[in-house]
Amino acid sequence: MTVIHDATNTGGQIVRVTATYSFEAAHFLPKVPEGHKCRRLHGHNYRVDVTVAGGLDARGFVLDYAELDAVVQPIIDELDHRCLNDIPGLDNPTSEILALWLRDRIAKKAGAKPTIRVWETPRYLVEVA
Ligand SMILES: Nc1nc2c(c(=O)[nH]1)N=C([C@H](O)[C@H](O)COP(=O)(O)OP(=O)(O)OP(=O)(O)O)CN2
Ligand SMILES: [Zn+2]
Repeated sequence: MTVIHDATNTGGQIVRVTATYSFEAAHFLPKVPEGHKCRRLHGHNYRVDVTVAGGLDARGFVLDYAELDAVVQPIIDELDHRCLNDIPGLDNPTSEILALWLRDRIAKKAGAKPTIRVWETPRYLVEVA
């Protein structure tokens, strides 16, 4: 995944490309107080937005959507229909920690640090930029 970081061919404008992914997973939050409902195992339909920013390449792309999918979808597939607490690095899978985990995994694989938005429910959004 190659992204051009200078914006000379966009008149100085940084352009952002976002792809949305979804997965279903169970989790529990072991660090909330006894009696908190989120200490119990439960599930969410997660939505994840991944945003990459840059200038344009010779094709007029920040990057091809398919290049982004090739990096991100396999990572999302690791989470789908899992208990997130079982995944290394996600023993306390708050949305904040999940967003940081996703950003780190994508950065290690692709060398670019995208903005990550994790929607645990349709009303609650966590963003790491
Ligand atoms: N800052 C954060 N707060 C909370 C997180 C989090 O990751 N970061 N997570 C939770 C729980 O995972 C909880 O399941 C979130 O859902 P909830 O608050 O229950 O929202 P619902 O949409 O399920 O609300 P209902 O009214 O119960 O349908 C809590 N806080
Ligand atoms: Zn939850």
